[in-house]
Amino acid sequence: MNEPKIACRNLWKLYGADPEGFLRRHGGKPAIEAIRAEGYIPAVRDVSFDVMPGEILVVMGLSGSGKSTLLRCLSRLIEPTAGEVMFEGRNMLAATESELIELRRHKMGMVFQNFALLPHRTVLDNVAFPLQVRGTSRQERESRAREVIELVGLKGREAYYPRELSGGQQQRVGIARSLAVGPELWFLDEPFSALDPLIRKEMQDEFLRLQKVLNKTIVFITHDFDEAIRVADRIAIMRDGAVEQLGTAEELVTRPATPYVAKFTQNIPRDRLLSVRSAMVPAAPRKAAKNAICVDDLLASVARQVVTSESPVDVVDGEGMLVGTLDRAAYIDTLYEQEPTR
Ligand SMILES: Nc1ncnc2c1ncn2[C@@H]1O[C@H](COP(=O)(O)OP(=O)(O)OP(=O)(O)O)[C@@H](O)[C@H]1O
Repeated sequence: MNEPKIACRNLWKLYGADPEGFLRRHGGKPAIEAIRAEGYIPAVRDVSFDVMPGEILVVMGLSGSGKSTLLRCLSRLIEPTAGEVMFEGRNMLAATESELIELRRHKMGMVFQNFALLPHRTVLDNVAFPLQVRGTSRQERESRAREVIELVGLKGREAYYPRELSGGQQQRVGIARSLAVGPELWFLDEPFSALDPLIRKEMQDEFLRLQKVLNKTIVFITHDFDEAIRVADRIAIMRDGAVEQLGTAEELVTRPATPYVAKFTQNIPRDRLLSVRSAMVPAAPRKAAKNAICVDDLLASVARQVVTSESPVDVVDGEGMLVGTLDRAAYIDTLYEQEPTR
């Protein structure tokens, strides 16, 4: 089993007069009612998870639920009140300030929604800036900057200033800059939220293309469920600082752990998320029909075949073995969240 790239255990961040003392008085695990009653703000509340190498974990939740604070606690830009953060098995909370700076400069990249580009520097100089801070020679940093500028599709714009670029292009510069140092762990805090919907979709495609090449470990905050579904391997839903549920989008929709998660996920377009697996009924082994559908097909992709078929359609696994059948009624019930009538 691989070691997680980053992990946290029982992580807390409370704002208020004496958060450490308050936690101690409550045995390290105060109830939300006690936190509120004593006037503390539960920004991060007893959060534990692992993010594996190459995984994209999306953090979602309403405004104020603690997403940004959690992200900043993971990189120790904010000091947690209690708990553990491990980066490649190393205890981040025991690291000295200079070790932290080294880690952030060499191993972690961060992209925020407001781009934060330097207005009086060209694209090339903006992208090369973190390498300059690191003390890399001009020749080396410019050659590396040109490489990542090409990677994000901005070749030819090296000499432009930020004001001469569109919002989407500026965000690409922000992404290129965070990639210049070759981070292994990438923190993205609503990186595309300032962009209009079409450009946003383009940037998501670009991001997924980059991730295929780079295979980074990523913690990605978004408000937008469509975005989460497109980019996430797993999604954590936060509420009042706590993670209510962490799982694949399909798990959150089909097996919500709490009524809150059910409500949060109720408007997701199910046909582009759920697979045939979620709707079929198991079948006894026999030879599958020629026109069988695959258990991992998305419901949207088999709509016509299932809905126009008078009889249940056979479902096979990756090896072509029959695993179940799917009929029109079950298909519709799954999409529209009806109790099965069968
Ligand atoms: N420095 C601070 N002092 C006191 N309270 C804070 C501080 N920073 C954050 N908070 C509170 O902690 C809670 C979590 O804030 P956080 O910014 O992490 O939420 P978020 O989910 O990222 O919100 P958004 O989606 O609006 O960015 C909020 O109630 C916020 O008001």
